[in-house]
Amino acid sequence: MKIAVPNKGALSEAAAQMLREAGYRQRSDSKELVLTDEANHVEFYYLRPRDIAVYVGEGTLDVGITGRDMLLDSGARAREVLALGFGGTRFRFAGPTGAGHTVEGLTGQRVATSYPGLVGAYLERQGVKARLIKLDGAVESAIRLGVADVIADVVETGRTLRQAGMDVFGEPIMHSEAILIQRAELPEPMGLELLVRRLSGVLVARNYVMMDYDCPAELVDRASALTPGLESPTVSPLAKSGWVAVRAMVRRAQAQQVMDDLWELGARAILVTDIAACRL
Ligand SMILES: Nc1ncnc2c1ncn2[C@@H]1O[C@H](COP(=O)(O)OP(=O)(O)OP(=O)(O)O)[C@@H](O)[C@H]1O
Ligand SMILES: O=P(O)(O)OC[C@H]1O[C@H](OP(=O)(O)OP(=O)(O)O)[C@H](O)[C@@H]1O
Ligand SMILES: [Mg+2]
Repeated sequence: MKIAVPNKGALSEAAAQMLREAGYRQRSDSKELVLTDEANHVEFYYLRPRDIAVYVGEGTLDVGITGRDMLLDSGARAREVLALGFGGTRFRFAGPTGAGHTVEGLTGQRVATSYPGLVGAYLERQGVKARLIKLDGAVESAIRLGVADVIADVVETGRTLRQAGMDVFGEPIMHSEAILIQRAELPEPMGLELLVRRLSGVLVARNYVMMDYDCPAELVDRASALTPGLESPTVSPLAKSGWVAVRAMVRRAQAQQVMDDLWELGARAILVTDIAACRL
């Protein structure tokens, strides 16, 4: 299987890290263009994230990692297989602070963007006829330099917009994150199922922790309701009579609250450990 991976930019390091955690070899030199992982029978091709949808859409490469916004912008015949949980951004309109722009009011205005496919399709759905000014990057400067009235761009923290004296307006055009893509109509390439299972394992290991605790046997139903696990918690007897040990997976983001609630209920020896890897 041939897998395309962003070679630089916002998604590159996190994509390589996720593949490493999934057990694949990754390049150590950022100038390497191709890397063969013989043990796993895959080849990694390091490409610009914007081009990855094109290669996968044309069927030259089997699967790839890119941004959802870039896939939509490209119009390539590729589809999303799995959301990868990193590289999260919103795609937004923005204009000078206080200028009072609205999306409906964009007819006849100039909109600078590096994502004309994405923005054009959105404006058409809204019935707004604006003029798109296609730029390669640094679109925040387009208004000050007089080539556009508003911009439409990727927003992560919002720092770039604030520094440029701009505010977002309208609803987000889309929510993006890094995704795994494959060609739209082709049958699943050999090995894709394994790749998806491995990447899903990384996502679970990142998003869940293992929680262990002891609790009086008569409270086990109420405690289990707080920690239902994915299917059901493991309950084992303890040497101390009348007590049981419970083990369940818990969402990492909720772990502190769940521990507080278990403690209030009467559970003790509540331990949280990381999950290094898993197949569910
Ligand atoms: N802080 C961020 N800034 C820009 N894009 C981000 C950020 N975080 C995640 N992304 C995502 O990364 C992708 C853009 O990647 P990248 O910035 O590497 O491409 P590019 O803008 O074409 O390249 P470059 O910035 O090197 O010219 C998009 O899918 C975007 O949603
Ligand atoms: O909301 P923020 O956290 O500030 O991040 C968003 C900014 O980062 C990206 O620029 P990038 O560094 O990719 O440069 P580019 O505009 O040349 O693509 C994007 O185009 C925004 O300008
Ligand atoms: Mg960029």
